[in-house]
Amino acid sequence: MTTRAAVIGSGVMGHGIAQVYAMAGYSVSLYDLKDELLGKARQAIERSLSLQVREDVLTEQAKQEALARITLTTNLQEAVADADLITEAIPEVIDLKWTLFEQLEAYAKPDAIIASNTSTFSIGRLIEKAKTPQRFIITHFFNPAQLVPLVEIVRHEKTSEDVVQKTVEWIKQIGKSPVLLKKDVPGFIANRLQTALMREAFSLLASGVADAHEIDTVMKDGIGFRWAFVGPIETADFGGLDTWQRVMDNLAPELDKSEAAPAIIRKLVEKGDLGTKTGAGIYSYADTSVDDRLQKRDEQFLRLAKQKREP
Ligand SMILES: NC(=O)c1ccc[n+]([C@@H]2O[C@H](COP(=O)([O-])OP(=O)(O)OC[C@H]3O[C@@H](n4cnc5c(N)ncnc54)[C@H](O)[C@@H]3O)[C@@H](O)[C@H]2O)c1
Repeated sequence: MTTRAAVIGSGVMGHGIAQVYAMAGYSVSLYDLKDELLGKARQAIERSLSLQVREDVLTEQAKQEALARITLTTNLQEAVADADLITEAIPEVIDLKWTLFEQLEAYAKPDAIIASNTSTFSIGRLIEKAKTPQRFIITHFFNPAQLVPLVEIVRHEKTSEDVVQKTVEWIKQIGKSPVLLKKDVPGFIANRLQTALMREAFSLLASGVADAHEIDTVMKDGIGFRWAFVGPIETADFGGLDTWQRVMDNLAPELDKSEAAPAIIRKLVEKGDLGTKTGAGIYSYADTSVDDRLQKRDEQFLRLAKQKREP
């Protein structure tokens, strides 16, 4: 029987998640507040599927079939009425999420799984007002959701075992790499690791050790190159734990320990320079087409994803 999925919110994350479900053979209802937003989401999905055809990941026929599995709607009740699983990807505002969950509990089938794509709220906070907490879980996809393999899964003690098991299975079935956390901590695992690294990167930039391009090159051509295939804990084993004990004892006292966003970021945000979305950030994007840059990024991610699938 075909799994029926509903994705609520068709923005940066929602359209990519809907694409992943459609490619896995699920029928998908993609909901948003306005037709115009859904039109943009469909265009983005079509562009991404076309890239997969060009890169020989998908046939033209599979692309058309995936597109045909996606229904766009601005009617929430219709979107979720038959859904077996519902993924919420609306803005990170707790009152919006609570209002939506109340509606989902009223409209969805009683056994439908409700999964949130939140990046910062704990599952405990999300289900504070839920009448049926046993069916709520977090499935945290990464941007671009259609290309990055990882999905972090966070459960609550009230989430039923059956929902946890089904969620892990479903994430595997759609070709993603599930990691089920044993504890609910802010930022889960990935954003904690990423924030620790970015804190140090901006500290190096602020103290004039290197400019942004050099710091990014160190990551892309050095540490990041290895990290796609060897994690930080494996790196310690491979390098020798005695060596890493010395490295960490010597370097840990030298590292940045600030507890807020770096001043460089704060100043640029005050000026309205937000990065690619305004044409300037740490780098300037005045002469660059952001769409071209994103297209290039997606091509590179797609090739890496192919490489990672090889034994
Ligand atoms: N952007 C990322 O890199 C990223 C990564 C991982 C997780 N997340 C999380 O995913 C969720 C969605 O983020 P996004 O970046 O896709 O946001 P976004 O702003 O790009 O998209 C949200 C969409 O939800 C729609 N929407 C549907 N129902 C709504 C309602 N009731 N109220 C308001 N808007 C409604 C909006 O119109 C909008 O199109 C957030 O919880 C975010 O924290 C984002």
